[in-house]
Amino acid sequence: MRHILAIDQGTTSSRAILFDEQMRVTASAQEEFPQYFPSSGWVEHDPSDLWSTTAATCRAAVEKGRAGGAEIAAIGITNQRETTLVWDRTTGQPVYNAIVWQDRRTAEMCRRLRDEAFEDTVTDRTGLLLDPYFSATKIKWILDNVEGARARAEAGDLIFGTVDSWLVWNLTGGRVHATDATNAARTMLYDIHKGRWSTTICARLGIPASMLPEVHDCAADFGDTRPDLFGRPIPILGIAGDQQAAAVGQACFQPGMLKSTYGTGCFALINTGDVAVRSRHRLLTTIAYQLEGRPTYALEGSIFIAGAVVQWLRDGLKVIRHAEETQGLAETADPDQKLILVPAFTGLGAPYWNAECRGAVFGLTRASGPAEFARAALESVGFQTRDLLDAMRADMAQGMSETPVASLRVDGGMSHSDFAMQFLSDIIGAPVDRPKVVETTAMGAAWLAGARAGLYPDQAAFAADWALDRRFEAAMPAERREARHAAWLRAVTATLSA
Ligand SMILES: Nc1ncnc2c1ncn2[C@@H]1O[C@H](COP(=O)(O)OP(=O)(O)O)[C@@H](O)[C@H]1O
Ligand SMILES: O=P(O)(O)OC[C@H](O)CO
Repeated sequence: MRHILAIDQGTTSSRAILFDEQMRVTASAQEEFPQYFPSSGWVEHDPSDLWSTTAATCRAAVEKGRAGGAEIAAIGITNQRETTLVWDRTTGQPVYNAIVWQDRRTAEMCRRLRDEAFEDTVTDRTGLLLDPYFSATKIKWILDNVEGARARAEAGDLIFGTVDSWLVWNLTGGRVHATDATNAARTMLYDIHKGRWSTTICARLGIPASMLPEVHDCAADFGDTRPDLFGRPIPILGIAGDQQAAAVGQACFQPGMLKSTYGTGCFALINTGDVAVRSRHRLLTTIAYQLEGRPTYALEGSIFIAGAVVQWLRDGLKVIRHAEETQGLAETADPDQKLILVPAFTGLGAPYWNAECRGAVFGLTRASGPAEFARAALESVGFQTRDLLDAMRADMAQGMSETPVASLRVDGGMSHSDFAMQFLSDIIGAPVDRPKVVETTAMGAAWLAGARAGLYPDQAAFAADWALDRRFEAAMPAERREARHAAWLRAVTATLSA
């Protein structure tokens, strides 16, 4: 039986998942790897960990699959985005650790570039904000700070890649230096309108064009794996950044379709079709996917703390031992208490983009306990999503004629929480749809590769197969919804000014 191997290289772990011809998961493997925090606000990964955990989990999944008669027809890759690697074109040796998307070391560099009125140029071309989150200033930091790196880069000896490129390079034995349009769109170097690297931004940051990978569609030929890795060469036929892969896995193929992934953080994407809507509310414009040379655009809102607030209840406050316990606690919380938790543990992401503010709790009484904290934690994720959707609705109204579809597709670990999903529906005032398969990220990567391999159905048939597990309907009266949201906004304002 022909299978597709999906690689999901995430921020804290690498996973390999096998999908059969019916797109059912038949085998999987997962490995965590160390996080390095060399200085305050710095986050690094060892490039060899990213590769070795990917190779090991792929081998494990392939072996499990082969025991059941699976033959791997193709590989699809999805990955943590923006994380930046620079390595030697000849030896394959990285010159520095991978600088992770969460890393803030280039905040000052970004501030100077903003002071020089460079942000408009960046937003015009890339759809992004001038923020350390994206790859460009991380590459510049490496060239400026690693001894000899700039000279080697200018001589054409060093190359850059996001994690997908690093994996393709290693999978193909150093033969292919490529990426896909969704990953390119997160570098802050890629002109998402013209579909090519921006010479203006590269020149301003001193990044030689020779460092940059070739950019392909999401379903394309990215080369064959080294024969020794899996016993025979396997074609790599799909790549997408993880949040974009989730949008694909959720079959958000029509303008106005919207998904939100609740893992450690939360990333919401709304399909805007062939219109690259420029946000007036500090959302990002990005490429949702690119097929047959045609980009489909999206607006994206990124929240840094979603499931992480539940981890904090467990590891910081130690009021729960397992994430699922938040459900029972929240259900027993005192309805008269109005605890609001603003989980700005590392500042606030979209639409506020404030890196300096820190978290706050409002409405404490002597009776506030674990149940009220659990409820406030789960609700904080709904409130933050509401802010994103309000920004999206306003941008969509200005930028395009189609009205957004009035439901939100959810996935990721925290979407298992019925309480959080019901509150989400209540506070956004729209239905929340949880699919049967919440492995949407890997599924998206598998579909891209499998469709290209001729194994999986086309876009329309794949979309028709999307199956609902549960729909959460908004039950909160509108007046109460708006009062609660207004209280949240007051709490955010106080947090931002504290
Ligand atoms: N039943 C649950 N209730 C609330 N939060 C949950 C539940 N299950 C998982 N989570 C949260 O979801 C997150 C894990 O989701 P996952 O999609 O695996 O994240 P990531 O890919 O970012 O590691 C954790 O932060 C965890 O606290
Ligand atoms: O690795 P994840 O799932 O936390 O996703 C990270 C995002 O791609 C960052 O933009």
